[in-house]
Amino acid sequence: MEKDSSTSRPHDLAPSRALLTVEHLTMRFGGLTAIDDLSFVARRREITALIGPNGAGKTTVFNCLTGFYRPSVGRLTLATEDGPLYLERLEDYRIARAGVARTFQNIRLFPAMSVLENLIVAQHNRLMRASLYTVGGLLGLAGYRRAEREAIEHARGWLDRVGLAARADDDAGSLPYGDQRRLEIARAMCTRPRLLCLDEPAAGLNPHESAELAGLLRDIRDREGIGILLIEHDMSVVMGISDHVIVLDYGRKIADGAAAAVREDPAVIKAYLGEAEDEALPPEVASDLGGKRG
Ligand SMILES: Nc1ncnc2c1ncn2[C@@H]1O[C@H](COP(=O)(O)OP(=O)(O)OP(=O)(O)O)[C@@H](O)[C@H]1O
Repeated sequence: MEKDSSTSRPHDLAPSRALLTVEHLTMRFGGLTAIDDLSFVARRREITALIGPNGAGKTTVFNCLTGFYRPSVGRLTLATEDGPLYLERLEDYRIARAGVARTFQNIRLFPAMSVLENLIVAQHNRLMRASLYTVGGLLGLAGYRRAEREAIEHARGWLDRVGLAARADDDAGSLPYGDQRRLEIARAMCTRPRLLCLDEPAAGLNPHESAELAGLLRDIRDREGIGILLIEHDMSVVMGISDHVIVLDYGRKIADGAAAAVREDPAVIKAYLGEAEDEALPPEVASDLGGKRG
């Protein structure tokens, strides 16, 4: 079996098996059904995109997966080496510990901490365990010192991979916007996730930065053996890197399949343009497919 480049979490599940299985997910807010009976599967070593017009329910799916919302109905199963975990039953911190990491639409770094410190803080859980919940840390036990060294090495490794090694000691808040977006992804990866949920990582990036981001996500998929769930409005990114695309409209799934097929699906075109079309989208429309409802 191929070895993962990340040494810390044994990814010994078959690549083709489901990593995340969402079944009949429904989320209601009072009278509004934001997600309506949604089922899909995300696999390891694949990028699964969740797309749809504004308000379709994409972020609500992430909020259910990460324990921020408790679903009204549905089962969210994460496959692990120790058996399935049912995320809808777990508190958010347990979900994070189980290996579900997330980035947000708006950047949420610690701006006054250094770039490197942001990545070390992300490994807080491991360090706390190694410190025997501070006693070992205070006593400077060898196990804790080793864990601390490993955390710094791991952080530096990720800074290299996202091209920020030279900025390690700068305040995170002083980085240009595109660098902060990449730092957020590095921070999520420092938690050693098995499922990485990215909410609009290309928002606000210029075309060059978006292309760089696409390369980074492909690299993570291919080298880390994890699954990526991607919410993204930039269709050049989605269509360029997704193995699998799920389209939501008003909380319901309207398409699920390979990027090329989904792009030409009349129901998808209708959802974005507000009218039935039998033809594939012209490129200039497709490139803006993630925009507002027509
Ligand atoms: N906490 C909440 N209370 C009430 N309604 C909510 C809540 N969270 C989301 N909604 C509603 O659920 C629907 C789906 O919202 P969501 O943010 O998931 O959509 P989205 O597809 O992520 O949109 P966008 O692309 O604009 O980010 C919207 O109508 C939104 O107003």
